Amino acid sequence: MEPESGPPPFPDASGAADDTPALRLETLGKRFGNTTAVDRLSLSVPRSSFFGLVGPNGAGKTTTLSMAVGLLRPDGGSAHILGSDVWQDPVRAKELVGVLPDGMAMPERLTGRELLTYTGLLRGIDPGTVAQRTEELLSVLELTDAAHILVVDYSAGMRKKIGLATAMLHGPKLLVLDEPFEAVDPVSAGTIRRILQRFVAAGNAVVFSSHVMALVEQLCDQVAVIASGRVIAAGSLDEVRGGASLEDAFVHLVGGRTGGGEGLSWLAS
Ligand SMILES: Nc1ncnc2c1ncn2[C@@H]1O[C@H](COP(=O)(O)OP(=O)(O)OP(=O)(O)O)[C@@H](O)[C@H]1O
Repeated sequence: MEPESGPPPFPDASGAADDTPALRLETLGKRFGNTTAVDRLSLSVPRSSFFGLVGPNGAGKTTTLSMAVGLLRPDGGSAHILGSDVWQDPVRAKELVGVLPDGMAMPERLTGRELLTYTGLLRGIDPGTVAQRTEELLSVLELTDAAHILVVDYSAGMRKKIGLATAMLHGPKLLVLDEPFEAVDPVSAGTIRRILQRFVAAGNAVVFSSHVMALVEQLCDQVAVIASGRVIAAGSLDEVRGGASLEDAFVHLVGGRTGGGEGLSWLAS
């Protein structure tokens, strides 16, 4: 089945009347022992936006996204999804968001089809709708042939795709995806890109983290650069890259190091 064909699996969010951001983080903070992973971080993700979160290794992206969706309790600050407080009103907030965590733990002794069915029924969706959405997502994500295989036997890319399907099954209005394209082959990445673009075109928002600047540049209209747990630049793609490529802007913003030319002499001998 062509990804573009058939009815859109996502609800139309056009009924949303106000300009409440899809995601609003205010002074979020998290420490692990002596490490400040996230340092009073504030961020606003508009509706109908494709928002890229970039930053060096250890910058705090995963920690931020985990707190944003209620998977990790912050030491301070708040997170709101379309106005619902993630910690005060978790049931409503979690209805509105679909999450693909990094290295996510899934019930692995289920087949792909069973995992989607189980996720849908746990979400309280009626069985007929679950069955229909399950087959549609499996088809669109090119997982139908693997639907009967246990998730524990999936490749890394297949796990990303089935994780994405579980994130979308209940028809959220915001998708928060940690490294959704990592380990995904180019054909599947193209499919995922088109699905996400349709999702945003329908008035929804996507936030994703990535190290692939070209991908962020291609997909996102909004970008935030974080380093050492803080936002060091945020805004429209053009504002953040300021006439340069996003990669050059990123290296400039995070203080690019020129290491690699010296040391390791034993390796080059
Ligand atoms: N559970 C944890 N226990 C202790 N330290 C942690 C934990 N999770 C994250 N950290 C630390 O918090 C900081 C931020 O980590 P985080 O995983 O959020 O960064 P990241 O930007 O997602 O990195 P990467 O791009 O490498 O995935 C790092 O210094 C990391 O070592």
